[in-house]
Amino acid sequence: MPGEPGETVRLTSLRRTYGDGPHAVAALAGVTAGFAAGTFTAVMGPSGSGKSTLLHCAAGLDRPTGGTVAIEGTDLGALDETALTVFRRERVGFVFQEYNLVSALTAEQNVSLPLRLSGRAADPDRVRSALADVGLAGREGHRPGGLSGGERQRVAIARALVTGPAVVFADEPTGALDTRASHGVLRLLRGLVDSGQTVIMVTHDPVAAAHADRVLFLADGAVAGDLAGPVGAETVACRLAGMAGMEVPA
Ligand SMILES: Nc1ncnc2c1ncn2[C@@H]1O[C@H](COP(=O)(O)OP(=O)(O)OP(=O)(O)O)[C@@H](O)[C@H]1O
Repeated sequence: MPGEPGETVRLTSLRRTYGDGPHAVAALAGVTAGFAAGTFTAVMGPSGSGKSTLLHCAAGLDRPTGGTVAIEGTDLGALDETALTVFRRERVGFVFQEYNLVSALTAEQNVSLPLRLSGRAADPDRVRSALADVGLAGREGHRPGGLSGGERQRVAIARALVTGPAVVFADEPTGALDTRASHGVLRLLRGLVDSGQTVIMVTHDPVAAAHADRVLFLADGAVAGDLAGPVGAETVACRLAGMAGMEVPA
């Protein structure tokens, strides 16, 4: 289904099975969810609940076994590999826990990569402005090895944003950062959403989820809860503890 008005991403009956026969694992067992434009969603759930699989399928990095993903009304399943690659480059940003920067390239060169790959001129002003937007003006010539973890993640976020994507997917973007750097990255993501960007983030951290507008909980590959925010970190932690079968204080 193409999606509801005002929704940037729509997942319909999304399934992803790994392997077949008796050893098949249903990582996603039929997830239906919509993500409104300009909103920040945290996806949470126990280890193995399907969070990364959901993000990878929704971003067009992995093909679902069943169901559909629509981004801005485009059904990703209807695209062949080449068209999907082009669509992803143009309309989707992805931020990884381990940054995935090219160590031999400067910050500026890393950020210009998506533009170069899509055959567009890597306008230096545009690249510098993307770096300035994440608080890294003046660091254009630094290589990842000369930047802190938080700064590297900011470069990765600038790289995800430089094409002006419809949606940014972030898989544990603060998972490798200390508390202070995490806070900076979360405030940055929050600010992007407040300026209209749609962000969908997988996290284990209730404090990170508290920056989102909504928390979508997964368990065993299915939606197990959907809290509209702002949702406090304590509420999120209690919900997670409940899902893990731990005793939750009244
Ligand atoms: N490539 C794969 N081959 C086989 N099984 C897989 C593969 N990738 C994931 N799985 C299985 O699918 C299920 C969901 O995995 P997924 O990584 O999406 O969960 P997750 O919620 O992101 O977990 P975590 O919080 O530990 O990162 C798990 O049972 C996992 O073992």
